[in-house]
Amino acid sequence: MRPVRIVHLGLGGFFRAHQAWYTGAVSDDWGIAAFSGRSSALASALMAHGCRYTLVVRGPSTDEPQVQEALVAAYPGGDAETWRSLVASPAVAVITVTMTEAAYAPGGVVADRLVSGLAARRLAGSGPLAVVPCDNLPGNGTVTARIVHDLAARLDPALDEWITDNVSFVTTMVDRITPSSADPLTVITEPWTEWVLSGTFPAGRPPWERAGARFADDVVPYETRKLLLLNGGHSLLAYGGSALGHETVADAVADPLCRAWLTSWWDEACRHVPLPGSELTAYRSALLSRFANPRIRHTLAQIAADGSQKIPIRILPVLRGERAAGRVPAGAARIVAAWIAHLRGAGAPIADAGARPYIDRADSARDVLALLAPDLADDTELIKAIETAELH
Ligand SMILES: NC(=O)c1ccc[n+]([C@@H]2O[C@H](COP(=O)([O-])OP(=O)(O)OC[C@H]3O[C@@H](n4cnc5c(N)ncnc54)[C@H](O)[C@@H]3O)[C@@H](O)[C@H]2O)c1
Ligand SMILES: O=P(O)(O)OC[C@@H](O)[C@@H](O)[C@H](O)[C@H](O)CO
Repeated sequence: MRPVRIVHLGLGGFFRAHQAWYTGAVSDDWGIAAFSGRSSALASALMAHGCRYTLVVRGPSTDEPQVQEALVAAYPGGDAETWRSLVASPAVAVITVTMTEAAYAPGGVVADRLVSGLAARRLAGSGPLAVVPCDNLPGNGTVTARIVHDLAARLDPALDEWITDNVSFVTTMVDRITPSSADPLTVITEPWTEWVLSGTFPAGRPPWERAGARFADDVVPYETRKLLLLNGGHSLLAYGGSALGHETVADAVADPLCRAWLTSWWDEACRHVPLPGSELTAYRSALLSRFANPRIRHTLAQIAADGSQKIPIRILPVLRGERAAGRVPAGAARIVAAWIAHLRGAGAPIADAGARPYIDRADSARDVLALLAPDLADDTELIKAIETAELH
């Protein structure tokens, strides 16, 4: 069996389609032990099958099933003792994380788990390692470093210093559309996959580049392209498309009205992505095909979750950039308007622990904007664009 050299937090479908796939594709020497969030059922089901599962790579007309072998152990997230002992193991060189954007809030579960594991590693004298967050957050390495240092400094300044000297926080852009699956032993994903990483690995890493991962000095252009065009486009469809009665991303992009909304959003968003126009044109065209894949059932309800965490990341940079340039961005304003309609009850159900203060203000676009982006609260032109955005 592969030795455990990577521990992972967040045993969702995406980790099994992405980081575990890259690892399994490039080496037999790197095994992964992964921890679920709260549920123990997924970890038990995987352990009962030797952690083997099938990744179904689903193209527009064919499926390619691939049995995955990089995962060697799965534990419930509540198993804190095993978590600490694995992070403390000298064989472990990398911690990866996919726990959703919301889990990186200060005082949230990501900081808590990482600090408890790193404290155990320090006590064991097991030396340096890399932490590699793989969630859709801009500057995810920097954000993770900040929340970990904040918590460690409060608990134990000596631990904080040890983390400074021993832990590398790697920033990543991750991409592979992976809908959630009810079957613990099957993960369905698309053929497209991308992983761009920036940072150091003081205790080594698998040669992920052999499977196409790229190591770059600066992840920002790739991350901006992906968060605005793909994830921003997803959020547009999740709120605007679900209110029109569509259930999946493929249903929504088959609707000419939703496609026109996407075009308008992408035209605005592209002005804020620091990459050549030709690259963005190619990316948009690939994205449209990926969204249209009729055999990937990616529900708009799944994407609509946690809007209060996602809208600031995916939409606000374009709203701000366009207003600073003196333009009124109709595409971006429509996404905010569609989200407000969702908060009022339209389309996909609300699944968002941070939604309450927005729901309380949802009668007024001005009040929602004041909470979302206080710097734009008095922008009457923008407020009017949100209030008058056409949503059907
Ligand atoms: N699914 C995709 O297409 C995709 C693509 C790129 C990036 N991502 C990133 O990966 C993340 C996970 O995606 P997924 O599809 O695997 O989702 P998922 O819901 O299948 O898995 C998320 C995992 O994190 C755990 N978790 C979430 N919030 C938690 C909390 N507050 N406390 C404890 N555990 C918690 C869950 O229990 C689960 O194990 C996304 O939020 C996103 O940031 C996903
Ligand atoms: O996974 P989330 O919740 O951050 O967002 C939902 C989708 O937009 C997202 O999962 C995309 O499918 C993914 O980022 C594609 O790589």
